[in-house]
Amino acid sequence: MTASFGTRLDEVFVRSGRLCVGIDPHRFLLEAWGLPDTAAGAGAFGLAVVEAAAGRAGIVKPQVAFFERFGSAGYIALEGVLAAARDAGLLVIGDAKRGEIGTSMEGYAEAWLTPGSPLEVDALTVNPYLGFGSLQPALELAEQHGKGVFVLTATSNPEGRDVQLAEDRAGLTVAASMLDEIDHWNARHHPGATGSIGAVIGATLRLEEFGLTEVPPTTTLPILAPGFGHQGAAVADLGSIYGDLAPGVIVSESRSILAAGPSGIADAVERSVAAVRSARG
Ligand SMILES: O=C(O)c1cc(=O)[nH]c(=O)n1[C@@H]1O[C@H](COP(=O)(O)O)[C@@H](O)[C@H]1O
Repeated sequence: MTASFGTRLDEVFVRSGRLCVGIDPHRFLLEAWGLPDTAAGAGAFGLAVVEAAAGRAGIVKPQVAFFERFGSAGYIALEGVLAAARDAGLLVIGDAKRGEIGTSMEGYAEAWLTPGSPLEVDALTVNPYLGFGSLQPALELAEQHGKGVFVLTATSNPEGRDVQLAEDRAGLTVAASMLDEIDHWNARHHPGATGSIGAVIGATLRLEEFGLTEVPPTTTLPILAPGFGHQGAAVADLGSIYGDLAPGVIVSESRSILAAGPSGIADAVERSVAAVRSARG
């Protein structure tokens, strides 16, 4: 039987810690790394980040947008990076933030979460703002194949508040109702264990403001936590930012590590892994 994503995540936390290195080949970074602003440049960048992360960190998160810029050539480069990362034993979170309805959602889920697919990842970020129920095909496929799904819940960008702080009929914020739905799903599918469906909650925000402390989870939820480093949140504050959710937190950092350049990235990964480890005590 395939191990669930939650079980695999638990193992990664023990083996390699909870840092996730973002693979975001921004134009300015390609230039700083002496690489061309092309699909080949993005691919070389991604492979170099994978090499630096392998054996030092446990998780990487390629940002699909920076590969999609180059159309089909970018996707070929991305496929190479995904395969290299998975071959290196890294857990791969595809950051594509997909959101669709019905069979179209099913199509995206098949693309990213089916074993053997060219774009296969271990987990995918998804956008629930077509309704949490619209994600069902992705959640089901993930459970079937031991994959994970990270649902945008409270995002690190200030504009997110317009949608995520709105209150539903029960008086819960939209963000809190997403967290509640995720917890219910996990409680049904993995009672007493770490769930396979996680929430994206930015480290730059206060959980209370988003009403997230009003729906205490009954399971250990994987939390993808961007916003550390470049966006301003400090890893040392992990415990105070996430409170009861801290045990499931994956600390995601892109620019703050990638800015170290090709000669400094391995050391930068090691420093970040150590900082996360000491923050967790
Ligand atoms: O899903 C994400 O990873 C994500 C969610 C969010 O709320 N905020 C956020 O910054 N991200 C992503 O996390 C990465 C952040 O990069 P840095 O700010 O350079 O660490 C980018 O790839 C963003 O798209």
